[in-house]
Amino acid sequence: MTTNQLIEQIQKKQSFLCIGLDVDLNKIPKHLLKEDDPIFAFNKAIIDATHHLCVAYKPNTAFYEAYGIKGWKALEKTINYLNKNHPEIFTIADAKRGDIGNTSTMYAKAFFEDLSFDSVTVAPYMGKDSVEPFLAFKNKHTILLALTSNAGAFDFQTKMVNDMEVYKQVLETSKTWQNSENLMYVVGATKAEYLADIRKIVPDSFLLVPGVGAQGGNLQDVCKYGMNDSVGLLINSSRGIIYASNDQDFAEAAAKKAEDLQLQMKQIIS
Ligand SMILES: O=C(O)c1cc(=O)[nH]c(=O)n1[C@@H]1O[C@H](COP(=O)(O)O)[C@@H](O)[C@H]1O
Repeated sequence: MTTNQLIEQIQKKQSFLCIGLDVDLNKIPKHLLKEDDPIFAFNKAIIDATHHLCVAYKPNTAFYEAYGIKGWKALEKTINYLNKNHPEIFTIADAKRGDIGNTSTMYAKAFFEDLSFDSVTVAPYMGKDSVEPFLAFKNKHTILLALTSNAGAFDFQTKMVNDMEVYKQVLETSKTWQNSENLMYVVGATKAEYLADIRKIVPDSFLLVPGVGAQGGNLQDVCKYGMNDSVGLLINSSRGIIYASNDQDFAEAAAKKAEDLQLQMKQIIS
């Protein structure tokens, strides 16, 4: 999907919500455990109930890899279901990859070619040659970790090196890389006050902002500092939406939580 197509969807749906599909078999409704593939059954029900309220889904691959081959199959079924039934949805493989060049090329093939995701999250720590193999894929997006939502973000990302915080160096330096127009960045919702500075460096880039909901990030603050003329934000919530209920009504309850956020987004956009 191109960035312009994503912007069109945001305008059409009046939403910039991304729903995180972080499936934990200990948290899903018990009746689904009888299904052949409980993870996919859960995702399908969530997608069917919420696709009109969001513009993106983000399965975090850890939640699938943890279940071995069955988990990976469920991830494949989920992305195929989305691509077949909802091609208008932007898909994010939250895999946080990045390695020496030839290895990154194989990661990129795994997520962009084999699984056909629109985007993948990538760690910048290994630098240019570890990220450019992802950027080489046309109409695919590399979402680089800039300033993450967790407490550990202060261990390295905000440290000063040569008079500039490391996360700002990630933003500045990555802009010089080949095909940098395919970059988006992760900024945690819990760090909303940093967004004004971040927007000075990357005014036009899309930002994936996780941390609203379970981690306590505030939607209004994120929008106040992080929104640009095309919105430029994908706000992710995972547990706060998908585990709204662990009973028969789980999909409806998730839709209600998603709708609460979408209505706030609609108000902010208009
Ligand atoms: O890359 C991410 O999506 C990510 C970056 C970050 O800084 N913080 C963060 O929480 N995430 C992911 O976003 C999701 C947040 O989930 P909830 O806290 O349940 O909404 C998880 O899949 C995290 O791994």
